[in-house]
Amino acid sequence: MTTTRPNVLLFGVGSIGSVYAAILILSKRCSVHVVARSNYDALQKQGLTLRSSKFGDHEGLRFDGVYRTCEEAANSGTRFDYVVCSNKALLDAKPSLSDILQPVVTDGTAIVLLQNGVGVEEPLHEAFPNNTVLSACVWTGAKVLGPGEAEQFNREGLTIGVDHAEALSAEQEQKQLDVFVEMSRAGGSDVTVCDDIQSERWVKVIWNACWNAVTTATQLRTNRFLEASPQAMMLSRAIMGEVVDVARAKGLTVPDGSVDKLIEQCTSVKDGLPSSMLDDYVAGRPTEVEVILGTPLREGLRLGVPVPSLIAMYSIIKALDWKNAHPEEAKI
Ligand SMILES: NC(=O)C1=CN([C@@H]2O[C@H](COP(=O)(O)OP(=O)(O)OC[C@H]3O[C@@H](n4cnc5c(N)ncnc54)[C@H](OP(=O)(O)O)[C@@H]3O)[C@@H](O)[C@H]2O)C=CC1
Ligand SMILES: CC(C)(CO)C(=O)C(=O)O
Repeated sequence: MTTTRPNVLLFGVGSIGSVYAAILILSKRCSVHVVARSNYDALQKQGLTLRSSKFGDHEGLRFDGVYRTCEEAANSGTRFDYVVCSNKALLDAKPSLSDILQPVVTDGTAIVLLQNGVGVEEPLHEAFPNNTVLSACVWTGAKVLGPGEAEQFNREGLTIGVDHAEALSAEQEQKQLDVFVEMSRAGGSDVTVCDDIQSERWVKVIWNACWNAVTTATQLRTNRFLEASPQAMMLSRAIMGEVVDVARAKGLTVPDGSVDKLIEQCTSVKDGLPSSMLDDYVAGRPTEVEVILGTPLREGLRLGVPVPSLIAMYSIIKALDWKNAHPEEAKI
């Protein structure tokens, strides 16, 4: 740690980045810097506005630094104790997240992942073998209302743990985790520290692999998809079951009854749910298909676990991504 007041840099100030930037500013325990793209001007001029049932409404929250790129952040001369990834997890994006973060990850920087999906940590460990990686599951709902303005709704919870780096001592990683947890709690986040964050992430991805994929493939909310045929529930259970099998084959812990619980959590929502993957597809943005379906599928194939439903859903979502990226060639 370079100072008693850590420097935190958030990469990406969309829905989740806005919520956690606000939490960290409200904590008053750290200096908060951001790398922003489409909302750079708004954040620079007016600061951040968060509307939240849990944290209240805050207008004009100010940052210690707003930058257009990681190079610009590094050139400010600030050394960052934490670099928080609050962008979408796009494993096949070029340049890669690791390449983009190179200028701001220096000796002692801890990288914090606030992203959905699995397999996000490996490329970062490869690129930054001597840096701590803290991995988190974010349990909240958030959306962007306009440039520099976001809304947080439903509950807010952060389940976070160390994704151990071979070259580092567990003690060093734990210290960096403790400070991040303390700052987040001081800002009002409901933090749960977890010794087995990979199991947590895989349990969360059971949900996303199923509901995000079927809503995007059909462009329907979950209730409409499930009403359309009795086979829809069979497919949903098959997708979830395959993710559970792959996670267990990896030696991870998935509690018995997880699939039933996740089905019930979805079907109990009267009007059903859309998904972030569907939103991304409709907006013409690349989806998080690789971390939500690609990693479970590849791990299944590697471990000899049958994953026919994951292959089907992955290939459909990849085709939809391709369609968005090649509108001319996609015409029928
Ligand atoms: N939203 C939610 O309710 C939840 C989201 N999550 C997960 O959180 C993660 C973040 O999602 P979410 O906040 O919804 O995504 P958003 O699309 O709302 O925000 C992502 C932000 O990252 C910015 N960004 C991407 N690339 C760059 C770049 N090169 N330079 C600067 N900024 C960049 C985007 O900028 P620009 O505006 O220019 O595109 C955007 O502001 C995802 O993994 C998601 O699955 C998890 C739980 C709930
Ligand atoms: C917001 C929620 C829970 C809805 O499916 C989700 O995880 C997603 O869309 O990615």
